[in-house]
Amino acid sequence: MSTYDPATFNLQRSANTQKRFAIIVAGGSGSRMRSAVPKQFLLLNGLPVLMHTMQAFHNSHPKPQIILALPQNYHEYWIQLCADYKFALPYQLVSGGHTRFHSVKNALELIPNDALVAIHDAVRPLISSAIIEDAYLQATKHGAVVVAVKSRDSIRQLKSGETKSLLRDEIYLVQTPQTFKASLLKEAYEHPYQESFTDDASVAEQAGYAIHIAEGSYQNFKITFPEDIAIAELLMK
Ligand SMILES: Nc1ccn([C@@H]2O[C@H](COP(=O)(O)OP(=O)(O)OP(=O)(O)O)[C@@H](O)[C@H]2O)c(=O)n1
Ligand SMILES: C[C@](O)(CO)[C@H](O)COP(=O)(O)O
Repeated sequence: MSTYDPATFNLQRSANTQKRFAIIVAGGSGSRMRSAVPKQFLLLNGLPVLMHTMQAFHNSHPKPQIILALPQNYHEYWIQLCADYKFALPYQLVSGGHTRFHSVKNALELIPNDALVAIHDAVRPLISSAIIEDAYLQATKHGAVVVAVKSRDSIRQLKSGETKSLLRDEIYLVQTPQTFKASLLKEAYEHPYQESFTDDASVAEQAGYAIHIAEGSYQNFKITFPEDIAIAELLMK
């Protein structure tokens, strides 16, 4: 039996009425995949990886407005791919940037301050609606949220030639979506680019914001290396 909790109800109502955006970052070249076209276009069970990812966000409730960041020189290729696969869900297209940071920054220009925004790697196609929806909900409450999983292995740090075991319960492996109040993220992205930025949370953290962790999933892995396509296909069965 579920009980009525007014605080949760109000939070959920506020999260559901706030305008939602999803930035799908697909501006990379996929150098580690070493494929003929960037990995976001490779076929996964007969459909390009990027289409699976966009469909996952389109299927979540309430549907976010999708902004896709894609290298300028692949816009025509992508539009042809959409025609070939009869892929017709609504989205806005922007140019990818030199780094992931610059791709996100381009897309943020289309987002109003009073929205919620999720940033998601195009190459994490196994994301579930439940995780997407929970991330938006948590962002309403905490402002800056990353989904992450705990390490399944023991953790050891190598520093100055010596190794030391770390408490694995204190270590999280960060995934996407990374979801924010848009005003917070847009402000963070006004700060200058640093090479140490690997994700949106590191940009927000550098700007002084606390980052909340929400439960991710081991299936929500990033397609990075050649063997990852076969693994993703197995997990989708
Ligand atoms: N200039 C860039 C670089 C990366 N990304 C996106 O950020 C996500 C995570 O990056 P990663 O897996 O590193 O993708 P690539 O940069 O494409 O791969 P690699 O590092 O192997 O070249 C991907 O969806 C990628 O398309 C982006 O939007 N713009
Ligand atoms: C954003 C990210 O996917 C979170 O795990 C990750 O930081 C991207 O890193 P990469 O160096 O681009 O693979």
